[in-house]
Amino acid sequence: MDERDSSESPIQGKKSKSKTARKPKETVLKQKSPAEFFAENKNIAGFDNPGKSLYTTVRELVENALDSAESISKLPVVEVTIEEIKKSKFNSMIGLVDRERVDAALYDDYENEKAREKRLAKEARTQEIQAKNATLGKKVKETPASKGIKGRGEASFYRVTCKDNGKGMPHDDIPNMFGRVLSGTKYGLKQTRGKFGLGAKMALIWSKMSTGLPIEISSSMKNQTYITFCRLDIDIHKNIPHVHLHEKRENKEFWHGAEIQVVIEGNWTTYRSKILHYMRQMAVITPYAQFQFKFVSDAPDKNVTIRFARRTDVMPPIPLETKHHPSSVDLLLIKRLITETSKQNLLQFLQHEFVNISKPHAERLIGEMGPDFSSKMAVKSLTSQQVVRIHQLFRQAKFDDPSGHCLSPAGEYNLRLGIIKELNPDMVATYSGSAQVFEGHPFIVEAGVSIGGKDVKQGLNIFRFANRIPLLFEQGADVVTRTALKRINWSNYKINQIQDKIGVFVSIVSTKIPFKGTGKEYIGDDITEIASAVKYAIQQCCIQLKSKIVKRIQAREQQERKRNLSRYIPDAAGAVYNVLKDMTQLHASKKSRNGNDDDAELLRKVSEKLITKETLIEKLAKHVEQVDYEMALEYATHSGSLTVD
Ligand SMILES: Nc1ncnc2c1ncn2[C@@H]1O[C@H](COP(=O)(O)OP(=O)(O)OP(=O)(O)O)[C@@H](O)[C@H]1O
Repeated sequence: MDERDSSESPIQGKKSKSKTARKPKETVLKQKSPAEFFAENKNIAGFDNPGKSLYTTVRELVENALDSAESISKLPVVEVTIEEIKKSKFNSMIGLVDRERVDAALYDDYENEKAREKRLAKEARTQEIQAKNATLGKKVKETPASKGIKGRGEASFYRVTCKDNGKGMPHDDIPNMFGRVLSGTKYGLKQTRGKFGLGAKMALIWSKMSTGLPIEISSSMKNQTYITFCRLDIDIHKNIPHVHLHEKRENKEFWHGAEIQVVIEGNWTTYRSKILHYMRQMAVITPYAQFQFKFVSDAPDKNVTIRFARRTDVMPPIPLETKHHPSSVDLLLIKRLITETSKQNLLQFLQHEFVNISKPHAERLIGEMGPDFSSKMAVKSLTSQQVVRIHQLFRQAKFDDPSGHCLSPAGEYNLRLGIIKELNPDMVATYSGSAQVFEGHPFIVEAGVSIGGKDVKQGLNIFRFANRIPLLFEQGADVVTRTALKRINWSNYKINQIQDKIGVFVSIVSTKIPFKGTGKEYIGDDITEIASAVKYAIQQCCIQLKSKIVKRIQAREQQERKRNLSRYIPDAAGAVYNVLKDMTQLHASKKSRNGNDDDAELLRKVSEKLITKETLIEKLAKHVEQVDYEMALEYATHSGSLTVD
């Protein structure tokens, strides 16, 4: 027995005798549905606060739209609209009558007379100082717009709509796709933006939590004569869809794709720039898509319409579904594969349910498993112990690495196009690595490094992409940021990490992106294979840049030399001419004595003004020009911009 239990403290003693003594509550075993869990922990899915929730909702819908169009090899056309809904409009939407405040002091933003006077006086003082500074020609510091009265402020509501030209969804599947947490079509081993079967449901859960309004889905598949319209909401406790309306409507134009609409609480003011950055970076990594982004409100000056035009029709190949690599499977997965396989015997199972196991290889593996195993044994009859044996062998045996054929990287061409379009840099280098592997999953790292450009700050500007999704949050902990900051010695490549405007773009694709958390915000720095592939890819770009930079420095130095030489030509020519003139006079007196001189011809020309200071200037200038030309020729030949037969 714990000693503390037996010796009751005086305070405890007193307490236990008091009337208000609390009985320890009995522990009650409870269960939670996945929907309830995510509703209570929405931050882990990127729904931390209203602003971030608006951002994540846009993100989830856009990524689903792209996945959908790409799955049918259709060049994506995605339209996103965020419509601001004023409180009174929102109230009328839900049938709530607007009501004026009666008891003002009840509210969080209530300000008594004294506090109001104080605030107004402070604001007046600030304005006065600013006006004074302005008249004195001093730089006026931008002060944030008056915050006015303290308070949590009113909630802002937004209708988010995302329309695509993708595959659409089967009529009967829609309720589960949007109303059951952890249901999706992207659980297979394939490079997709979506993975968890969570995003769209989180948008719905957030709308349920903040506005109580359902989600609306219109969708049609190719050649379908009807459009499914579905309005639904989610039963959080049971994690099942609660369908309000599910009907088929006419589809005269044979439209295919999906249009999703949710009304949520959000904060456009604080997340405007993040949302626009996201759209811009998505356009960089998806230059074959056409995006239209609209923000619509009652205040026309706040409205935004941006079109990101398609810049290429070259679409990366569709990622392919692949099979598991033997070194990446665990016991549970092997058991599931056994349950699901259509193969009869162990040999067929090993050969067909995994990558990199050929028939002879499978036979050798079975031989290694021991006398209890045979090629012909029924795979479904394997005992638990036998499955463990297979697992142990898979962990220890050597297998070829999985190939990267199933992956679909953006491609150097697209990456370069995106960087040039986005930053308009002075220099850019790109690199596409070959497929590598971590924990049995293939991955490819592509990188781009740029110098200079518009809207680029001095130092490192990092752009990260995973399975072609821009990652905007948790930058500090990400493998790309850490590598660029800590493991690249920029000065080795003649790049100044502090002063140069450096753009670092890294795109990683894999059948499994090891995101930290379900929010898909960043990739940790703890996977050695990924960290070293990222470093290598950045270094390869830097090596390319270095030779460009060195050549540029040489060209600049040569220009400088030419400028210096040219600057001294008049002085040098003057000095030489004066010497020659003096020599002419000396020559005249010497000639009278010995009448013979090697320089006679030159001096004669000087005395007869056939050579003047101007002649010398002209000759020297020509010489500098000639030297410069030869050097330029040599530079161009070496840098490859001129070929000499
Ligand atoms: N615009 C769309 N077009 C076609 N199918 C869609 C669309 N949006 C959602 N879906 C379907 O609904 C499923 C669930 O989507 P949801 O966003 O919840 O999860 P996910 O995309 O599979 O994974 P993640 O949570 O990682 O985003 C998807 O797997 C997809 O099959």
